[in-house]
Amino acid sequence: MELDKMDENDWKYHGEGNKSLVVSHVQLSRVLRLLKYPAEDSENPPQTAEQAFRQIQNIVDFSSNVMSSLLGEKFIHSGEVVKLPLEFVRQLSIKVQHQRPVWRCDKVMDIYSGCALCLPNLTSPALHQPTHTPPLCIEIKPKCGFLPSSKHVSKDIKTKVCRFCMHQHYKVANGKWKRRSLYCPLDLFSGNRQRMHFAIRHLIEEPQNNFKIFKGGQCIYSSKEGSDDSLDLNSLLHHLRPYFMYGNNRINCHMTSKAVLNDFIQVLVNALLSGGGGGGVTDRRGEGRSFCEASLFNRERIRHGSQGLPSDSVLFRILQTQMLDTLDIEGLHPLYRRVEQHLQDFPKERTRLQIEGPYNEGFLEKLQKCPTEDDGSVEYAVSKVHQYRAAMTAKDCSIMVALVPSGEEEEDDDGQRRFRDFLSPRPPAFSCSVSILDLDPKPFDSIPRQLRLDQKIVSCYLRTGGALPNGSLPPLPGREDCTLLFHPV
Ligand SMILES: O=P(O)(O)O[C@@H]1[C@@H](OP(=O)(O)O)[C@H](OP(=O)(O)O)[C@H](O)[C@H](OP(=O)(O)O)[C@H]1OP(=O)(O)O
Ligand SMILES: Nc1ncnc2c1ncn2[C@@H]1O[C@H](COP(=O)(O)OP(=O)(O)OP(=O)(O)O)[C@@H](O)[C@H]1O
Repeated sequence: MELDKMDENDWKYHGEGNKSLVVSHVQLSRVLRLLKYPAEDSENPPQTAEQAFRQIQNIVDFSSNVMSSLLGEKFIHSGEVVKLPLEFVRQLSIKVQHQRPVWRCDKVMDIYSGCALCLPNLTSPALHQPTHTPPLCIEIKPKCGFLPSSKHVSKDIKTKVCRFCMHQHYKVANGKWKRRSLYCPLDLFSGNRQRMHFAIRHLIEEPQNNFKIFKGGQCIYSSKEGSDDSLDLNSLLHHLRPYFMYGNNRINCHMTSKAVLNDFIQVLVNALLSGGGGGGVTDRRGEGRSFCEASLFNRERIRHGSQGLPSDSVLFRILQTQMLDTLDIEGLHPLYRRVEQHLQDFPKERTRLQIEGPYNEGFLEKLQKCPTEDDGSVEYAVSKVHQYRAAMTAKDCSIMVALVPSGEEEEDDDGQRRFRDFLSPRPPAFSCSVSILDLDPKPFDSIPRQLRLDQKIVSCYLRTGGALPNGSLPPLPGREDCTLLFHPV
C-alpha cells in the first residue's frame, strides 16, 4: 500500500461505531479506521492534525502497551498510524457517505487531519492456504460479564440484574432500539456450554450492535438500526448451510435449519473457549455472582454445575480485565473527584500522573501496582482510575472469531483449534483465530458521565420494574421461524 498513491476506488465502506469509521481495501487484507467528529464541528475541526495524530498514536500505544498485556498479545492487533493525502480522504468521505446508517450521521468523518489507523482486516483473514470457501467471521461485542460486589453499590438491584439487561430497558424506553435483546453477557461469560449457546441464540435473534457475521469480508448479518424489519434468518441459513453440510447430509442435502444453527453456535462456542492449549479451567467467582436474575436461562437446566472459563480463553482474559473495576462507578467516582481536585491545585501533575497518557510501561505499572487499601493519596486514586478506564475499554471491546473451512484435521503450533473434516460423518473442520478489536482508551473525563448513566439505567429499571410493553419483547410476528429453530441444547 503506497500512501502517496492512494485511490478511493480501492477502498469501500466497511462499518462504523460511535467514534470511528472503517473502510476496507478491495484486494488487500487491510482496513483504515478514521476518526469521526460531531456533525456540528464539520466546518471547524475540533482538533489540529497534530492532535488527531496524537489521539490515534495514543490508541495504538494503549492497545499495544496496556491492553495487550492485560488481554494477551495473541489476541491483539494494534496497527499503525498513517498519514493520508487529504484529497484521498475527502473523496473517500464522499464515496462512503450514502452507505452510512442514518442514525450514525450525527457524526462526520474526519477529513481534515489526514490521519488514520491502519489495521489488518480481521473479517478477511489471510489464514493458512487459500480456500475456495470464504472465511466466516463473527463479531461479538460482549459487554460487561459480571455483577458488581463492591460495598459502594447503593442499589441492591445492581447485584442481581446485570448492567446490560438493565440497560436494555433504558435503551428501549429511549427509542435507541425498538426491541429488547434477551442476550445476557453473564451467560456468555459463564463457560457453561448450555448457557453460552443460549446467549448466542439471543444475539442472533436480536443482534443490535452486539453481533455481526461476515462472509469473505462482507457483512451478511447484522441489525438494521432503528428499523422494524425482521432479520432475514432464512438468508443467514442460506449462507451458513454449505459450511455445515457433512457426511450423508452433504450428499442428500438433508439438514434441518435447526441443526445448521446448532452446529454454527457449537463451533462458535468452541472457538470462544479455545485459547492456545494448556490452560486450566478457572476457579470461578461464586455462581451467585455470575448469574443475572433477568436472564431467561433456567438455572435448573445446568446439568453439570458451573464449568468456568479456560484461563487462556479470550472470554476469560476480557472478564479479568473488566473486573479491574473493583469499586463500581459509585466507589470510583469519589476517587475521580480526588484526582480532579488535585489537578486543579497542581495542574502540572497531569503529566506526571499520566492522566492523558503516554500509555507506556509507566502507565501499566501505575495501574498494576495499586495499593490494596486506600491510604488517602492521589497515587491510590489515580491507580484506581487507570484500572477503571482499562476495565471500561474491556467492557466495550469486540471479539472477532474467524472461521476458515479446513480440509485437514490438525492443531496449529500455537494450539488454535481445528475442527473436523467436511467428509467425515461428524461436523466439518474449521481453523479458527480469535482477535479483540476496539481497544481505545476511554477519556479520564468520561467518568462523571458514567455515573450519571448508571443512575439513569438503574432508576429506569426500578421504575418500569423490568416490565415492558409486549411489543418490545421478541419474538415478533414474522420471526416465528427463528423461534422455532431454537431448541434447548
Ligand atoms: O456506556 P455504554 O455501556 O452504553 O457503552 C457505549 C456504547 O454503547 P452500547 O451500550 O454498547 O450500545 C457505544 O456504542 P454505540 O454507539 O451504541 O454502538 C460506544 O461504544 C461508547 O463508546 P465511545 O464513547 O464511543 O468510546 C460506549 O461508551 P463507554 O461507556 O464505553 O464510554
Ligand atoms: N481491524 C478490523 N478488521 C475488520 N473490521 C473492523 C476492524 N476494526 C473495526 N472493524 C469493523 O468496524 C466496526 C467499527 O469499528 P470500531 O468498533 O472500532 O468503531 P468504534 O467507533 O470504536 O466503536 P464504538 O461504538 O464501540 O466506539 C466494527 O464493529 C467492525 O465491524
